[in-house]
Amino acid sequence: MSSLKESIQYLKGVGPKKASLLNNINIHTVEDILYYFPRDYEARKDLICLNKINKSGKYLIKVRINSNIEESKVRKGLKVYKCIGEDNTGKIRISFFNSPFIKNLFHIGREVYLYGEVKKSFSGLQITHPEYKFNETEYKNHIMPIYNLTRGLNQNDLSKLTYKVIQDHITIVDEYIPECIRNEYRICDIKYALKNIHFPQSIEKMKISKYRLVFEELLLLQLALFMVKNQIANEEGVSFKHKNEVDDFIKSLPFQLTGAQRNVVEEIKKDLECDKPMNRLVQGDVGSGKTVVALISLLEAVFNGYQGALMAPTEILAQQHYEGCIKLYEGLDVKVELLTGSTKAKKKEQILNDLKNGNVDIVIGTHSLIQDKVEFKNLALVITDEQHRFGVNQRNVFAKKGINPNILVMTATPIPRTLALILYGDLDVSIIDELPPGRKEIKTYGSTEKDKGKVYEFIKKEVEKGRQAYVVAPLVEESETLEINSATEIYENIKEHYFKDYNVGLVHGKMKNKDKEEIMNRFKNGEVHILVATTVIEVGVNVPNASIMVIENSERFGLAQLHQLRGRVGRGEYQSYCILINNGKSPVAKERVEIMTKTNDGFIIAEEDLKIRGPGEFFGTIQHGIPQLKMANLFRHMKILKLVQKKAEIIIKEDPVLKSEKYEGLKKKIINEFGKFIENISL
Ligand SMILES: Nc1ncnc2c1ncn2[C@@H]1O[C@H](COP(=O)(O)OP(=O)(O)OP(=O)(O)O)[C@@H](O)[C@H]1O
Repeated sequence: MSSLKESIQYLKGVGPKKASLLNNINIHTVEDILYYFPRDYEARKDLICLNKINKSGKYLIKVRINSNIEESKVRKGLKVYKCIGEDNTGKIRISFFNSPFIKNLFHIGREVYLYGEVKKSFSGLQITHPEYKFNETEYKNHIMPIYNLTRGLNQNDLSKLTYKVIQDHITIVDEYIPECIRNEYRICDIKYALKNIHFPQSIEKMKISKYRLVFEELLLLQLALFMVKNQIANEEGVSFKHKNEVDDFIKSLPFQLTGAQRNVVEEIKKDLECDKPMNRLVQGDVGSGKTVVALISLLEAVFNGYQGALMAPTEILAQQHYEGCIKLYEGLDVKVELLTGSTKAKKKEQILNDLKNGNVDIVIGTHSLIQDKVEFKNLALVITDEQHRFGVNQRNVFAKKGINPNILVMTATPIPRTLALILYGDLDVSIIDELPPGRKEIKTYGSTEKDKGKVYEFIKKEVEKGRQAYVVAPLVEESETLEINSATEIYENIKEHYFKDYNVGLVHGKMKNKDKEEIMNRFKNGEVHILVATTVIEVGVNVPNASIMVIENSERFGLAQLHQLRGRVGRGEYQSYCILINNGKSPVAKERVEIMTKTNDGFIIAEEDLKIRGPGEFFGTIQHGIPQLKMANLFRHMKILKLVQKKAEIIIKEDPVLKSEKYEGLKKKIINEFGKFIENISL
């Protein structure tokens, strides 16, 4: 009896060499082949007679071989095998590269179906390295799958193998979506879906199959996430008692909390009082005041006798949080330390000791906090800032340093609820949807290279009024070095030609931490008037006196990123401006500028970003720790995702661990597909 887990190596016609090629594209078992879906399809024309081919193009032909194979060596490593084929209307030259086995297959008189690019020239017809088949039934399908390949493997090989696997193994694929769900959502059964996703007899049938496979994949993922959430909810955690000292701290702040901040603080307080570990995501637009919410939460831990940790994505931000923390906690008996990659060895050792023996209450840092060496006495609250830079797994490594610690994740990247449920399905979500009072709308303008002189004049005027400006260098995704070069160029150019009488600073990712810190401090205290920066300043940097942001080559940034960058201004009482120097000609670049000039609302921008980028990477889902999806696309299939989420919620409410018989198949499949992922994200 064959099994879906059978290794492909033992399938007829595979062998170790082809198996290792297939392994390169993550195909190891029969099941993997069935679930290795085509990336596209090619609709094939009907069989054509040779004399009907009037111009070059892709054709399906049927010919008789009428010459022996002629082998010739073109150069080292390249041999060509040629022969002639004919039908009743004409002749065609056929050639293959590096395919010695052709000699055994193409004998004189044998009929063969060929599919490929036919060249028509004055010397006649020529087909090069075509697909070939000897059996007409294999060409019954005119819609042929196109798979992603790896070097050494061709479409012909893979589609042949898939065809054979479907023929031989489809009967042993068990249905795992219960009939009631299939009926409710009019979903076809799995055998039909697998057959027709690879070799559809019509576009309609392919669509029916695709719908099923998308639905299924999203359902499995959403159920997995809900199950994890339930599991966390059932774990024992540390429960805090709310302390009046925390209220006193809130009263001592230099500002009143906004209503939204108060609500979130209240939600967190409730979570912390409960004996289940908190697992909450706070989503707040740029500048909405998330940091203070983190600082309040950390105090709840400290006043209950526990330790807390706050992890930031960049050193600049960790440093800023540390400074803010020291300032706001002034007068409190709370020991805070900063631990980053560049903390000096001796200091580091001391902090590590103090964390272990409990002499430090709160540690703020970067990735260094998740290193093995860092041990805590009684870590009970972990706050990670900007979750999207970390991913679920890293968060969990960190979380494991405490006894089921409470987890708070902060993100400034607003995402629609549907996506939040998938990306953070294991978290509760709080939203800070109100900005501190007195903030003025950031006025945003699009500009071009040729008007840059005017833009710099405008900066000058603002600086003369006492404000400061950021000039962001173009993003160069492929190379940090190129990015730094262009930042340095801009820095030198504007320093020399436009702002001789002002202090211009430069900050980028490869600078020594000490230098970075120094320049940021000089910018914060107003000594540096204009700061040229790479995207290191993208997240979190808070200098309320800065009122202008110029983004060079804004077409290279995504909308969400532009919004983040723009959020570095408008953080104080002053009217702020953002100028996007757009040198891109594409309509998308123009559209982005238009959206940015129209709205300051991060939620609207996030939605627009989704629309523009469509299936593109709004966020890398891999970064989030979400397993890569084979068929579904979280953006393109938003409608199906909504349906699935409703259903998944109902299922989990009715049967939290899917123990009823009807869900047996689903559960098995979830463990099979997402077992590793579930293990990783369970705390
Ligand atoms: N309720 C409030 N009233 C007035 N100012 C506030 C309030 N809450 C926070 N602030 C101030 O607003 C500024 C932005 O706050 P914070 O840095 O916490 O924003 P954020 O949400 O972390 O933004 P980002 O995601 O851009 O980093 C800070 O200067 C902070 O002191």
